[in-house]
Amino acid sequence: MDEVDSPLEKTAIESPSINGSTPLLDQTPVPGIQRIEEEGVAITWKNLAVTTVAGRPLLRSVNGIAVPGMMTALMGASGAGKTTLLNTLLARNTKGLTIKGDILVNGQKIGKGVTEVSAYVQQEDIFVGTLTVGEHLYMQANMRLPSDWSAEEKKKRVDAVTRDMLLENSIGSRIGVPGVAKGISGGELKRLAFATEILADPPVLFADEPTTGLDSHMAMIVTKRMESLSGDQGKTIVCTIHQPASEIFELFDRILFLAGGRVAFFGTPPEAVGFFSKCGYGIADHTNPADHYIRQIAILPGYEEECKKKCNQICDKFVESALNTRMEEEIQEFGQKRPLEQINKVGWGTLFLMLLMRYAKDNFRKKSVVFAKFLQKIFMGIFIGLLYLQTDKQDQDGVNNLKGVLFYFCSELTYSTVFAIQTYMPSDYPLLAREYHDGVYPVSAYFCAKIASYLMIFSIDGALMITIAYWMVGFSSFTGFIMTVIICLLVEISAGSMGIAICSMAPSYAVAVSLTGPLLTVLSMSGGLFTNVDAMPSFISWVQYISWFRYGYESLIVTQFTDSSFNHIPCNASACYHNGTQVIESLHFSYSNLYGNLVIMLIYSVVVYAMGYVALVYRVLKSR
Ligand SMILES: Nc1ncnc2c1ncn2[C@@H]1O[C@H](COP(=O)(O)OP(=O)(O)OP(=O)(O)O)[C@@H](O)[C@H]1O
Repeated sequence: MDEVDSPLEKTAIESPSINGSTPLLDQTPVPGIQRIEEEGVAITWKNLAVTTVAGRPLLRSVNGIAVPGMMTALMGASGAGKTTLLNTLLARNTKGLTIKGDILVNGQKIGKGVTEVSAYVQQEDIFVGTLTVGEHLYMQANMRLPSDWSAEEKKKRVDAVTRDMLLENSIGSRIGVPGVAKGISGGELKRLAFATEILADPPVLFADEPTTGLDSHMAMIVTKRMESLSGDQGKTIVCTIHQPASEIFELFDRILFLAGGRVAFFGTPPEAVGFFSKCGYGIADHTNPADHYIRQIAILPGYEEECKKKCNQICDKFVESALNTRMEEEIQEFGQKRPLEQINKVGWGTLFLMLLMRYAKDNFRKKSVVFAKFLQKIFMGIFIGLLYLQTDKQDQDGVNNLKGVLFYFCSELTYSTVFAIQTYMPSDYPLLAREYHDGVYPVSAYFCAKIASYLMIFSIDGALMITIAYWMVGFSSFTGFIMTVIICLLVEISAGSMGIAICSMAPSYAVAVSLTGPLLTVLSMSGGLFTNVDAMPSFISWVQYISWFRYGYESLIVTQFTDSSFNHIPCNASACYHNGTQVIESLHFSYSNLYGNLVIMLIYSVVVYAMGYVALVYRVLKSR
């Protein structure tokens, strides 16, 4: 073990005189919060205890306070409980944990209602990368600012946050996806996350490690922006932060050090100097204060027992200190009941329209979607057209080929639709869950917008392919063409509903795809071409009734083979078709089912969408 890893080495530095530190371990009064904001929101937490199902304590009797106009940092070594504390304050990700103690927001116990008065900048920046910074902020402004604001007022607000977050030069740039599609820088992404969250001017802002992954310059810019939000705009800011540079550390108004789930220190950065000094862990000159303090309260490998003992000693000393007395007084003072203003909600229609705009732009800007859905369909239309070019309808082989063409229409529109949806939709989930829990929109607005955005693409492409292939293969009826387009559209809608429903239910892309493959095989096999619908064993023949292949194929066959061009088919063999009616009958299809099938496919899609919606709501609710 080298000396750097030894916790015992760290105790050697005792520098009580550093920066003229005050003797804080006695009960000498220390200066408290000078300015008590009339407005704004104060959060106090007292005797907070968080325990896992296995009984492991993650937070033990943690007290603290965050007030308007101040920036409070939650710090500590890895595993100290920073994220657990932040999550507990936010009432998020606490599944399976037992929480005791009081969290008061302006003196009121509001639980999950904290979302209504706060914004949360999470560690991972998630955006729709195909949008520009300006488009993203415009849509977010419409989803977060009250509906009764005029477009001009919303624009002014967007301009103000853009200025505040130094994003003016990036307004026209694509956001991008780190590591996938080039876009704005990491620092700009983080500032965009802040800009998004402060659009609605929430009184409280939580941030999880806002400087992680940024270079020191960017980290400083982001922290300075946070400082300005608290200092100039009176917001209450609480963030976790990982070993910040000295200059950043000094910017915080309050630091809460956690050690093994206990409070090791709560006070200003200069007060930390005096406190740790008094504990016997003074900081030497030219040392990064955050690094130094965190080392004192870290559990170092190989020294677990000594480190835990040392942490407990520091925590005990804090409990005895004047800093703790002051904190308890402030908790008492700011824990008094004061009014809380909720952030205004926006109407469902506006949320739907903004999400539709977002996903429609996203779909059309994804080259692979446009390529797969349009160029591929043009190609397939031409290919099928050439393969069966002007098929002879007065020929037994020609009739069989046309039966195949019609089934191919169902298959092509099914597979490409389901798999295109499954390629992209699962990646929406993290953003959906986040924005839902941030209170931006309900799942229903997302779900409907997503369906509508897909319908735009997954209808034009089918019509395109049919238009090309239909005439080339030799079908000639215009009414038949219109019917074929309508039937194929319904096949595509049914397939789309299944694709969306499976994505909504499945926890990942891999699960979605592995469910879909066999399911589509079952549905297509029972569609009427490969197996005669009347010849299926009775115990399995019900499968055809959950297959849109069956409804779609029957309708296509009936539409084409009732055309007069099939009135007489020459026949030289014993088993052959003499006319279109015989073709229909040979498949055990019926003209009387033609329109009923269309209605069934429509109802089928609505039912499958509804199942997907319920599953998605369940997953999203569970993810808080
Ligand atoms: N839901 C949970 N169930 C069981 N243990 C948990 C749960 N959440 C957190 N922990 C444990 O609690 C401890 C504190 O975790 P937490 O994420 O709060 O630490 P942290 O200080 O944020 O650390 P880091 O800086 O590494 O993120 C860790 O040992 C972690 O494994």
